[in-house]
Amino acid sequence: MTSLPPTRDATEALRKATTLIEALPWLQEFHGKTVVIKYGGHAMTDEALRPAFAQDVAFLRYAGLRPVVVHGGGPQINAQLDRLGIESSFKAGLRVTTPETMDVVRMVLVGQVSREVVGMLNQHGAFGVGMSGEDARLFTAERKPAIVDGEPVDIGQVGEIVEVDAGAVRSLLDDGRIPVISSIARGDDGVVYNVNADTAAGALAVALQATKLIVLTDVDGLYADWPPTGDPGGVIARLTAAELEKMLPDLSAGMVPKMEACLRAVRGGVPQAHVLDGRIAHSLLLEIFTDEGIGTMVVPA
Ligand SMILES: Nc1ncnc2c1ncn2[C@@H]1O[C@H](COP(=O)(O)OP(=O)(O)O)[C@@H](O)[C@H]1O
Ligand SMILES: CC(=O)N[C@@H](CCC(=O)OP(=O)(O)O)C(=O)O
Repeated sequence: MTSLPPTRDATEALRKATTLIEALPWLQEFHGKTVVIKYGGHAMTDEALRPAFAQDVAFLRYAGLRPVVVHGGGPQINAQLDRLGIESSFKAGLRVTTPETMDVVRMVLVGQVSREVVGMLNQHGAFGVGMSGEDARLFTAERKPAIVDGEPVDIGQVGEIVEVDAGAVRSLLDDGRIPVISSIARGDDGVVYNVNADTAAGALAVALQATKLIVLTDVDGLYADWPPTGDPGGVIARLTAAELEKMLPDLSAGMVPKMEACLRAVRGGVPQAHVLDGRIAHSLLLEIFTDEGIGTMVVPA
């Protein structure tokens, strides 16, 4: 014979069921939809949070969405350059990339970070497949100077994506896989380029006509004032493409490629682009499946 659970357990069970039911309309809305997730190098530095990220992405896949991960790796590249005694600097948020630096960037992103993300995802099923932007001509890039004080400055093998052939990514998605993309691209000039991962995620979201672009980083969203003033309402919850375009010239380094990627995405037909705090466990699920949403959301108008 089993007895009824005590009232406290019943309340807890109801709370859990309510959370699941809250997800129902979102499960219906997003079933079969593509979501591009930029997993930032800073967001992945916390060991304890990495399994939660992998669980969230696997959850999306099991819930019937089509997640695509574009990973970063700035801090991991810095660590390897330090080990090798190679100096590195950034201009307008982009790494100055000599041929020697490029070798390290490619090795770390494709050979190390991608492998780790794929390995984490595959603990939950045979889903993760790594792809460099060079594979199947996913990304074609052209040399891109940094704009410093309104002037173009050469920063070496840094590329801007000029063409996306997402056919191989679509095939993987159709096969039920989770593509894990490294932001390296080849140019028609035969040169291999270092592409900022936010930029790559934005371009891919447009090519796939994703339902959402989600950028996971190490801050709780876009602050109206940076550094933050301590105002609890400092994070902008929602802004339009036009509002974001006005803010862009005043943004500081780390946020520039992220917000440019969000702008490119929504202007290119992606209905929503988000910047979320990857330091909060399960922030992806909270954003997609709860009524409140979190972080900063950019919408076309
Ligand atoms: N207006 C702003 N709002 C939020 N963060 C900002 C802002 N301006 C600059 N930042 C900085 O941008 C950083 C995120 O960019 P970055 O370090 O390149 O992260 P990632 O490795 O995730 O790409 C934040 O940690 C913060 O220091
Ligand atoms: C051109 C450029 O800056 N490329 C980046 C690529 C990695 C990246 O974007 O990583 P995060 O998302 O972790 O910053 C770099 O070399 O660091």
